[in-house]
Amino acid sequence: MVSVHAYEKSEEVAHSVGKYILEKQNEALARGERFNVAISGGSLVKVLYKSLVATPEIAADVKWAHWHVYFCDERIVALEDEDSNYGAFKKHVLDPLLEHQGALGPTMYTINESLVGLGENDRIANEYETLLPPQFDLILLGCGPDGHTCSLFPGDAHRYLLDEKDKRVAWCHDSPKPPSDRITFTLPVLQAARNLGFVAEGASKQPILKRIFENQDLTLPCALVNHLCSTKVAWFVDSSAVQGIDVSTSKF
Ligand SMILES: O=C1O[C@H](COP(=O)(O)O)[C@@H](O)[C@H](O)[C@H]1O
Repeated sequence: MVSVHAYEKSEEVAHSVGKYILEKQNEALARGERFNVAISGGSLVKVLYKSLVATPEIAADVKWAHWHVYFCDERIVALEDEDSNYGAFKKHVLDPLLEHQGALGPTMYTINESLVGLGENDRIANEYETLLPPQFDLILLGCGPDGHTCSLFPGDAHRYLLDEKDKRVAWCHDSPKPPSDRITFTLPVLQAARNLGFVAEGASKQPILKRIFENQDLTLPCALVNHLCSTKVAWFVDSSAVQGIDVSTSKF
């Protein structure tokens, strides 16, 4: 069953997410040298700052030098662009980490920036795929207000992404949320991962969480991930995101 961890305050969500990440880090490092983790962009990045950098008791146990960090999805823009998921992670996590703590940072895996703008979007996706480990220890996911996760969007126009069985990373074109061109993990990568953690906060997420958990609307990529990967999925939410939703009745 999917587990749901709900908290009153955003700080409690960040703390719980941090503890969960540490648990998965420690399990991975008990198996070997690397912690292979993939992260999303959007609101998740600030949660990662709060939990992994700004919470001293968690920050002390993060073994960054063993982390290999990938992006579940990335916008096909320059890495310095304000829309870049790498750029957001650098600004909110890597720079504060290095500046204030002088810690040795993680190994980062970004898109090949030299191909951006050259009409080589399939190649960007294919090259990124070659960087991926066979299995992720942890994938940290967001949930858009339309039920998208990674850059897997609901609706017929983007069905080709959910139907993809061979490619592990695909080019998402005509994204309904700008920027238009992105790359995204496909479902086989999520299904192969050891653990999947969603973070969703705020009242703006409540209507979609209702459709995901109460209606189990499998046209929504987030609900589909719950359905396909249930036992290894954990959700971290605040009370306003699940107001009036009985997540304990979830059949996932
Ligand atoms: O466009 C994106 O949106 C989703 C959800 O973002 P949020 O700000 O609503 O949490 C995010 O998970 C994804 O990585 C990003 O590219």
